[in-house]
Amino acid sequence: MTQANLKLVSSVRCFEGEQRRYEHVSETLNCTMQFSVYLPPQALRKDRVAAVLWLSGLTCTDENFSSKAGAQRVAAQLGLALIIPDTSPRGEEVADDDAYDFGKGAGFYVNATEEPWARHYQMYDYITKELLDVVTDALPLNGRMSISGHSMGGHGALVMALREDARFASVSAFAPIAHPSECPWGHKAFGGYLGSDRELWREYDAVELIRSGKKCPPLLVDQGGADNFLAEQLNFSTLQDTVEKYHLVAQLRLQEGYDHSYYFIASFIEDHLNFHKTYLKG
Ligand SMILES: N[C@@H](CCC(=O)N[C@@H](CSC=O)C(=O)NCC(=O)O)C(=O)O
Repeated sequence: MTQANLKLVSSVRCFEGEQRRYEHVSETLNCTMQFSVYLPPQALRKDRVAAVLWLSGLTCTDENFSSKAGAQRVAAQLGLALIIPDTSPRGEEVADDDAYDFGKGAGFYVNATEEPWARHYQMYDYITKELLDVVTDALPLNGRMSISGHSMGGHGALVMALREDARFASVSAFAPIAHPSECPWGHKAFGGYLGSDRELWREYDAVELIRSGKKCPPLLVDQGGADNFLAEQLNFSTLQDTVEKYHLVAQLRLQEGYDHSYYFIASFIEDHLNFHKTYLKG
């Protein structure tokens, strides 16, 4: 992948840095993709900077986080780039479903094995291989990276941090789908994209990956106590128990009164970026 395939779609000044949107043809997903990037002022001065990769949740594009979380002020102060992919393959030719929690906008960060999904829904490889190569090649990054995400994206962040060895210096999540093999969203997505082989599901399930002995970088999780998905979908208490049993370096915080929305993310994103900056130094 080269910069020749990368088109700058928009760029606006933000906290002395730039909020950008790019488009490229993805070989992994067999479609044209857009992604967003925030470059802090340090990067515009040609310093190479560390980055936080952000994975969004169900129904999101690459623009929900950049327009709603209010992360740019702190990213500018800390000198961190933000890399914000889309949540699924896109385009007319891409298979879809009418539901909000399957198909476009709901790629679940897996490599689909089932038809009609397998041709385009290869989000795990797209992000961990292709997109990271593209941004490393095109942007002033220093190679140090952490990962974070929300809900479906929190699941993706945990799974990538657990599977990609030392690629990420730290990992954080807001209300992650922590144990997708055991919740309705996960049953539907994994059954559809991966089929009935539950061994394969385990490769995309944070709780199962921790139980299998995978190493985890330092971890911060925030979970809203008034989140309407908490009881049925997120398995926060299973994650708490697993993290404790396997002695991970982790803070899991229940934030009373907060729901599942971007108001919750906006309330704690500063903590998360400060947390990542600690591990991205040096
Ligand atoms: N039925 C709802 C559910 C969609 C929703 O809440 N999406 C969240 C992520 S949920 C888990 O991945 C989200 O981030 N939405 C985008 C936003 O900007 O708030 C619905 O369709 O509204």
